[in-house]
Amino acid sequence: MSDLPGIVVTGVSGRMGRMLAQIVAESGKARLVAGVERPGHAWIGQDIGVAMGGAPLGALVTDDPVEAFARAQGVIDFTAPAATVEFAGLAAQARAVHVIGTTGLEEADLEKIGAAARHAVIVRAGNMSLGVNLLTRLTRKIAEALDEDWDIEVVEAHHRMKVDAPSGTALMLGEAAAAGRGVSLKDARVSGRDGITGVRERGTIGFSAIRGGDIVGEHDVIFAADGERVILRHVATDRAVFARGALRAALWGQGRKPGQYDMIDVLGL
Ligand SMILES: NC(=O)c1ccc[n+]([C@@H]2O[C@H](COP(=O)([O-])OP(=O)(O)OC[C@H]3O[C@@H](n4cnc5c(N)ncnc54)[C@H](O)[C@@H]3O)[C@@H](O)[C@H]2O)c1
Ligand SMILES: O=C(O)C1=N[C@H](C(=O)O)CCC1
Repeated sequence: MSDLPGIVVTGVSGRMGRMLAQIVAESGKARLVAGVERPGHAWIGQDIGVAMGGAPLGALVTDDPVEAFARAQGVIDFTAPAATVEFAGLAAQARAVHVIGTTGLEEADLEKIGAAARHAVIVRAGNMSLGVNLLTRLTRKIAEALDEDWDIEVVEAHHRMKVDAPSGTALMLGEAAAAGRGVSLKDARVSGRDGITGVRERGTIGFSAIRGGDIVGEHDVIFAADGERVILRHVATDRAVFARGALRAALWGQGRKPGQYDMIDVLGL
């Protein structure tokens, strides 16, 4: 067996899970140890590659995260909030680096993840791509430079199967804008206007979500003033950008002090 870090991909049959399994297996930097799926899932017991309709990858799909995590140094998790909270505790027990891409996490979920991070390394980001994390930096810088004469709106578009809104990325961008402006996003946030909304309240940060087709992920941060606009845009056309970022995070986390990190830490931005 090689001494490359062993990685478990949770939610391995999902859109991101499949992409992650392929990228980890082909990386030459890590070993694909197992894929985790829900009990009763049709893929349980199969080789991951075969289940995906391709060549064997030499790692099986299991519904036993405890056993799988015990054989791994990293867990890459793009699933759903309840699963991610459970996996955070289990990954911490196994002292495996837990990379969390799952979005739609509530405050209570984040508290539990924070507790797990006292014992192990957790890297969490609503978007793992280099481009979006760079955009986050730029958003903060521009928001620092502009006053409230500039209205800030975040517009995002995703595929029809996405279940949460605003997207994790939109919230990251909104947090960056709020930090640049020196306000709390909780106070400034306005989502999904409809009906007689009244005029726009000065200083708010607006969010709009589009859902349709197979859109991978598109985000605009609009700074709109009288007579001019600045628009920052990121367009993802391939989920590989998220998967490559997640693998990079799992490798970066090896040997680090327990705690919560994000992709800005990983990428050194
Ligand atoms: N941070 C990022 O860069 C990034 C990028 C893409 C997607 N995402 C997020 O990742 C998550 C997944 O996205 P997706 O498009 O792959 O969704 P998906 O629905 O295609 O896949 C989710 C998978 O998780 C599995 N799952 C759910 N609960 C489980 C459990 N308890 N045990 C084992 N497996 C379980 C499901 O069976 C499914 O296979 C979403 O929250 C999405 O917003 C984040
Ligand atoms: O496909 C998704 O779901 C995505 N989720 C992340 C988000 O919520 O921002 C990243 C982009 C794709």
